[in-house]
Amino acid sequence: MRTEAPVQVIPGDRPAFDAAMHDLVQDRVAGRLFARDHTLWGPAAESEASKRLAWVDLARTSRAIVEPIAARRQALQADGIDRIVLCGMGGSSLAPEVICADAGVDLVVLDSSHPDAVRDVIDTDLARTAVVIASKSGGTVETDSQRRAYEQAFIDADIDPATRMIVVTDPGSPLDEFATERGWTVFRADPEVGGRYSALSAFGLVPSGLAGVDLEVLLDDAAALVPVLQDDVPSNPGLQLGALMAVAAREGVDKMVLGDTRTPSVGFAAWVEQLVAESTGKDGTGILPIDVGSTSAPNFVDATNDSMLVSCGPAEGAPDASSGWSAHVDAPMGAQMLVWEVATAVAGRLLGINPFDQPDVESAKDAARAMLDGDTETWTPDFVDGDVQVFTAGDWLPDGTSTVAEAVRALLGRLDDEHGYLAVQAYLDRDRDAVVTDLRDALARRTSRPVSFGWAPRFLHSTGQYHKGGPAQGVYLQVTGAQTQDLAVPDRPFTFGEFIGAQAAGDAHVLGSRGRPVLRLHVGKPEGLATLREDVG
Ligand SMILES: O=P(O)(O)OC[C@H]1O[C@H](O)[C@H](O)[C@@H](O)[C@@H]1O
Repeated sequence: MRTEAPVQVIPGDRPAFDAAMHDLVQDRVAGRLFARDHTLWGPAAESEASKRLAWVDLARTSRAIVEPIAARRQALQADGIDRIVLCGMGGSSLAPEVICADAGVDLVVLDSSHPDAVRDVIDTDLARTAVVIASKSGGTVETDSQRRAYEQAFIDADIDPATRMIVVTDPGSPLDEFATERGWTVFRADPEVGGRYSALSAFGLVPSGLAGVDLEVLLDDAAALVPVLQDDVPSNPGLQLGALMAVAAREGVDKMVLGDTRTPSVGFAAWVEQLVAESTGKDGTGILPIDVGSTSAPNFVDATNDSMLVSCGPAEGAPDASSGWSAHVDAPMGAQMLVWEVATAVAGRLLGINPFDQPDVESAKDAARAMLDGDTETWTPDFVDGDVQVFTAGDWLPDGTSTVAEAVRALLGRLDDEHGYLAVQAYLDRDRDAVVTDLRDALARRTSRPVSFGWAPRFLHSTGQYHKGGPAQGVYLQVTGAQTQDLAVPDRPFTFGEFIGAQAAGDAHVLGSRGRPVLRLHVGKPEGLATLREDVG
């Protein structure tokens, strides 16, 4: 499939695709997007869009922060500080994680509220660590809790937090005020860039640059593609990818299976997942991106009829797709991110939705807060099987179910054969409990349906929007527990363990109240995850 173009598309319905492309070119959508025309998504989205379009110029405007970031990196290195940890959720951490992985640069990302995961990162090499606290709103509870734990750890180790804590946030946010008062370094981001479109803003650049990525190259690669992306012609790769996604979704091909041709994968699909799922998964419509790892994984090699296949990375290893809906995307990282952002904004226009809000993310946060405040009924297990407590949300578990295997079979029995998907949601420690990722492939084989896998709470800021706001086609398998020791959140009335428990219960509560079946398997000890694999897969 190799060509010099960054995107190659194969539409399953050529006439419908051509008609959409014709309309996009005729309506001058590309030129208007780069001129920041906030009317492109209809009257209901105008107000939001009017303050969300500065990302189209970041390849140029972000140059101003390259030098200050380099200066800060030099100062840290002079003090022997060479380990960079990034605390942030969703749009505030996914981009730097993939930028650094792609560049082969070490960056430790902490986007968890699991007590063991938080403790492990904080307890490692504190003496040579600097911490980036990234939050656009400055109010995300996970990030605030991580900030508190890290600040306390520095104080306990007689290290002045002001020498180690670096903040990225919007000007005037509560985090900006807090950090400025304490004399911490603060990088203020452009408030007219939304979280998931912020890869080339301070949110993407500060952690990546401090860790050692060459930011000029990243921005140069993106800038080189701008003239192509703003051109109103049928060969525009951003218009093509956007039209492909939206027309496929309109025809019921609304899962986008993403395979990486790089070995090892650099995690690019996790970034795409957030961008596409939060931007399009709302009002009962949308595109569900499913990160399957490689192009030889189940769901990619044996795609369902409602799946579009997208391979990312070098063409070697990309499958030869000659039928169905598919695409191959290959460009340097900065350019590839910009192509996807343009494509997502274009798909939003074609689907008739606002690609800049995430209305259903908040519902899960509210429910988690209510759990922590004790305002919601406690979630009691339906039954216990050995070391596993089994909970359900939604009224779907057959009477008399008494084993994990039976409950899983009943959940999978709810899967629609034509459009259903299963989301595995792991509220676990991403490093220690990596074995649980095997469940995705095993369940994809077992069900022959699209299966997504998400680490919590990361996915709550990503595909979580689609799960609650997209079409009601999903069934949900939560895996929780497996903690060795809880950890206090300094000066807060809850622990990390209580917080992540409330997040699982809160999200399940919202899903269940919308008639979407949830099965929660609460595993007593980390060792229990291995046996779970036998019952589930
Ligand atoms: O950067 P923050 O304000 O902390 O937000 C972090 C993330 O959380 C929110 O819940 C949104 O769903 C995401 O789009 C956002 O990227």
